[in-house]
Amino acid sequence: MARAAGLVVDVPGRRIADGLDLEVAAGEAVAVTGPSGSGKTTLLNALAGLVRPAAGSVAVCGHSLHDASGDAAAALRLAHVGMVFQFGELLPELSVAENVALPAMFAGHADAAARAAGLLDLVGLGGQGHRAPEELSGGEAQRAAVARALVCRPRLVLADEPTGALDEGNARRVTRVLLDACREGGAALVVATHDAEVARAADRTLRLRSGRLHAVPAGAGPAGAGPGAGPAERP
Ligand SMILES: Nc1ncnc2c1ncn2[C@@H]1O[C@H](COP(=O)(O)OP(=O)(O)OP(=O)(O)O)[C@@H](O)[C@H]1O
Repeated sequence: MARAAGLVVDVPGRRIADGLDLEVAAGEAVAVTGPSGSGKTTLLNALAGLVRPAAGSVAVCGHSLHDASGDAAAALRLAHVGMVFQFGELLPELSVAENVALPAMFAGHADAAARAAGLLDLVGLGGQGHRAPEELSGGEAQRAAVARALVCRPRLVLADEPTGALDEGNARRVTRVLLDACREGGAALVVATHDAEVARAADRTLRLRSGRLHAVPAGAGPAGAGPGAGPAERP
């Protein structure tokens, strides 16, 4: 469903991915952990086709994202990739429902408003679409952001610290909504996180270290006490 192969990603002065491989199946949730600065956000951006790799490939449902550019890249992303950020990033000028519907409107889906209403129901915000984003709590805004990420029925959802700004109760609810909604929609989910609950809820956890992803044994927690952990990866 979503596949990165031999991915090499550089930022100035540093190699973030060094021949990295990743395959995520439809409906599967993969947590990516690693210390601050290890490159999780950069990796997600590369998987979204927002950062061009020095080598290797990224594909979603067979559509190659690593070498597309401009309008073609934007159209592929809109059709196949949904993104959730740490702070929701809803547009303040639009209502919650308009925020959720917007990507589907851009993609030309005539049923954008109906899709948004259905997804707001799914994330527990039914009947609240008329509200302004500023009226929502952090947890509600994040659930609206999950709805927005899913409105084009993407094959891949990338979530960057989606619970990083939330208290424990809201974090748990957002995690559940994100994982359930992706599973239900058959989307592959890659979630970068420091949150042990998110890692536990995911189907598997991978740790970014030395430019590769290493499996973290179940129960090891996001810090990964098992293989892949070690002094070299400390911040
Ligand atoms: N455009 C850029 N130019 C220069 N350096 C960059 C750029 N993007 C990222 N970096 C560097 O790459 C490294 C990885 O950053 P990144 O944000 O991907 O890490 P992270 O694991 O997501 O961190 P955190 O957990 O704190 O969010 C950092 O050292 C960062 O300063």
